[in-house]
Amino acid sequence: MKTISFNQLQFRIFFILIFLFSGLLGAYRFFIQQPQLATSLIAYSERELSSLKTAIFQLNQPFATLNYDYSIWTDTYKFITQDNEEDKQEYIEDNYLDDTFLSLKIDGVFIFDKQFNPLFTKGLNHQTNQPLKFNFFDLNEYPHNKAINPQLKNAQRRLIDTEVANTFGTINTLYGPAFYYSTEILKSDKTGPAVGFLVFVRLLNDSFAQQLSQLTLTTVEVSHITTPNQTDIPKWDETVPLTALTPTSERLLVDPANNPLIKITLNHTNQAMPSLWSFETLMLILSMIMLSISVYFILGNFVIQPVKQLALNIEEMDKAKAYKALPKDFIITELLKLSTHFNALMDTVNRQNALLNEQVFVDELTRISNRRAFERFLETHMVISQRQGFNFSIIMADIDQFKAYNDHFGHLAGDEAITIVAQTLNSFFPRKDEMCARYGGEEFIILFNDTNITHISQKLDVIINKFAELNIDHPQSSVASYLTVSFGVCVVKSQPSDQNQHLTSETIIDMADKALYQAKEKGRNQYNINTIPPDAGYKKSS
Ligand SMILES: Nc1nc2c(ncn2[C@@H]2O[C@H](COP(=O)(O)OP(=O)(O)OP(=O)(O)O)[C@@H](O)[C@H]2O)c(=O)[nH]1
Repeated sequence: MKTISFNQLQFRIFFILIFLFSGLLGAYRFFIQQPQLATSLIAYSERELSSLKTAIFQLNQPFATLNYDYSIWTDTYKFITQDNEEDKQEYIEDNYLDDTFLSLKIDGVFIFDKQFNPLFTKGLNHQTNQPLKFNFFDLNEYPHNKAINPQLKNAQRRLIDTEVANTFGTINTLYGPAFYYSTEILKSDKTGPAVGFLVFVRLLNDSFAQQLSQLTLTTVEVSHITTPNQTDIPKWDETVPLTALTPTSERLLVDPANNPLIKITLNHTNQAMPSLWSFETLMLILSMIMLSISVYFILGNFVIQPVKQLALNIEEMDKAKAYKALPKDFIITELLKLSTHFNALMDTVNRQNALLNEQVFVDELTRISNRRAFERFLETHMVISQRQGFNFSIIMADIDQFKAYNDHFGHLAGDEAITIVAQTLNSFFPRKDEMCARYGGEEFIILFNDTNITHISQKLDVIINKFAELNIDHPQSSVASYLTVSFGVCVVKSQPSDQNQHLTSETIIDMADKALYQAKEKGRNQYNINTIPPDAGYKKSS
């Protein structure tokens, strides 16, 4: 399986996280948040349209109330029903002075009898105080305006009182569009039939749009429609549900014949859906990136870096084939466990290795090195010697007439004697560059790091004397009354030429063996020395 490094893994996880997070965020915004937002923004826009309707009612409320009050009033009733011209004149003078127009904020008052005959008409621009001559009630010219008569069958009854016929709307005049309010004229107690109707007119002035804007808390624009066309724009009091978010909505004010007079354009507060990838979204993704980087560094510092260091330490150990305890300064419990248990495991392996080495290279009976250990040691020594020049001796040692000893004392006693001889010989060669090993049976082999014949002779004399001192009883020996040992030595001396370069360990051991044989021949309990090259040595018997 293809492996990847921690760095690669970190980068991949980092980018996968960013990709996933951005995708999830986008999906959440697109499928959940945006539809919810659209619904609430559309509802908000609908509320703004509803507030436009309320605003138009609200603007005309005082105007409507006054019209009603003046219509359901005995004085107005009497104005129509009585014949006294003086009283009529008094009624007009008392109630429809110029100041009345100003205080009522109206621009026209019209009293009609039941047949739509004007009994009193007066127009005055309440803002400019200019007299106005309205003619909208000339039904010959404007027959559709008959609808301002509240008593007509189709008159709308609204706003004030359902018992009293009245109608409200917009009408086109010589001075532009105006609101009108029209109520039938009754006695104050509302008894008896209506005798006519009273119409108040208020011109739509320039502040109309501003007033609507203030009341709806939006921006409202108003435009006069001079050439009325067929249009799909709903009327101001119609409720048409919005299907999508729109920047503006339009509503119409129409005349009594439903011809458009004024177009009201309401600019909605929420003009369009916020973008899918808004500033907040980008900030969220940026925060996610910052979070990922922080996690990346925290994990990197406390987990990944220590794991990498552990991997490196173990790799170095493997390359050097040498065990070194792993560090233990980890914050993460599992890493501390890993290093502690690895160290413990390696200690166990080392102990088992040492045990195995001992079993492989130590003689079981005598507890000194065995022949395998010696051969390995000699091979290494030979390599060094071939490089630096030969300067060592091989000594073969053999217990004299040991068969007779065994025969006399038994095999177990023989084992004990071999062990004593082995330990004694071994004690004379303690240096690291020397070795004494059991070569087989009752035979031993020694690598001695000295080629000085005198030194060798002195050493072997001391050893032979040591066995005399030990005085291991050997009644069957023809050499002495105690156990004796014979030695054959091969001294390998360094040569100026490369004469020794092809020398093998077998040759050297063979030379030592021959020297031993000669020592045996000569009567045992003595040593014999051969040299390589042959003329470099001499023979000596003790
Ligand atoms: N007890 C005991 N005896 C051993 C061991 N290994 C070899 N021997 C005995 O050592 C004796 C060696 O005898 P030989 O090779 O005939 O030589 P020798 O009797 O020592 O006579 P020379 O070497 O000529 O002095 C044999 O009897 C072997 O059985 C051992 O591990 N334990």
